[in-house]
Formats: sequence, C-alpha cells, structure tokens
Amino acid sequence: MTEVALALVEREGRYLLQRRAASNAVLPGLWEFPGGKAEAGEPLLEALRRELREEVDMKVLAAEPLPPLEGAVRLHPFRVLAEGRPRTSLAWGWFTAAEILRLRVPPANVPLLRSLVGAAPPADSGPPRSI
Ligand SMILES: Nc1nc2c([nH]c(=O)n2[C@@H]2O[C@H](COP(=O)(O)OP(=O)(O)OP(=O)(O)O)[C@@H](O)[C@H]2O)c(=O)[nH]1
Repeated sequence: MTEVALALVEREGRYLLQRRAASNAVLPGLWEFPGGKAEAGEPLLEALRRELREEVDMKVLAAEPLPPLEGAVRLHPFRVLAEGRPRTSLAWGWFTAAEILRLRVPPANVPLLRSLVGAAPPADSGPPRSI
C-alpha cells in the first residue's frame, strides 16, 4: 500500500491548498493539501517535512497525526504548524473546510474535509443518528 503524508496547515480557520497542474496525469487541476508519497523506509513524519519543503518551501514546526484514510492509497493527514509563507509555482490559497468542499478535490479527501467542517447537518436532515 502506498503511504501518503498530507499537511493540513491551518491559519485562522483556513487551510493551505495547492492546485495540481492541469498537465498532471494524476488528478489534474484538483485542489489538494501539500503532501506526497513516503519513500521506501521513510517515516511518515519525514515524508511530511520533505514534501512541505519541496512543494511549498515551508518548515514543519509541529505535527499532530489524524486518523488515516484508506483508498487506492493510504492517506495520513497531519495537523501542521508551519513556518513561512508558501512558495510554489502552482496556484495556491487559504480556504475554509466548507469552501474546500465546493472545489474540485480528490474524492478520498471528502470524508476528511467533512470531519474538519464539523458534523453540522443540514437543517432539514432531522435529528442526528449514528451510522
Ligand atoms: N498531495 C496530496 N495527495 C493526495 C491528496 N488526496 C489524495 O487522494 N492524494 C493522493 O495521494 C497521492 C499523492 O501523490 P503525489 O503524486 O502527490 O505524490 P508525490 O508528491 O510523491 O509525487 P510523485 O509520485 O510524482 O513523486 C496521489 O495518488 C494523490 O491522488 C491530497 O490532498 N494531497
């Protein structure tokens, strides 16, 4: 299974996203968290540090793991406190989780984004029920 480290860099309730190049063979044009595949034998935290540095030139100061998501690959999201300002040739921006759900994102990210928004059900959905 391919292990992928994702950086959820949050500032004032907004998360850093970048947009995959339209020319990318995998998920072209989608908005995603900085991150990428761990190399063979590379600890996830190291992959997280490396990808954040390589992709947006930011330094991880602290990272807290969230539960992994299983799909075609295994996503390991981390809440990240990072130093610096994003520097990347890709489009990027700061978005609330609710805003991100209205962008084109990798399908595997949707449950994660919903959990970030908080389980606020639509007004007409009735009382909360366990699933
Ligand atoms: N970076 C990133 N990858 C994600 C997210 N959500 C998600 O499903 N993925 C998947 O995780 C994998 C990460 O691949 P990547 O291509 O970014 O990894 P990488 O930087 O190591 O790239 P490389 O294979 O070109 O060296 C892809 O299959 C991608 O579709 C996300 O929010 N951010």
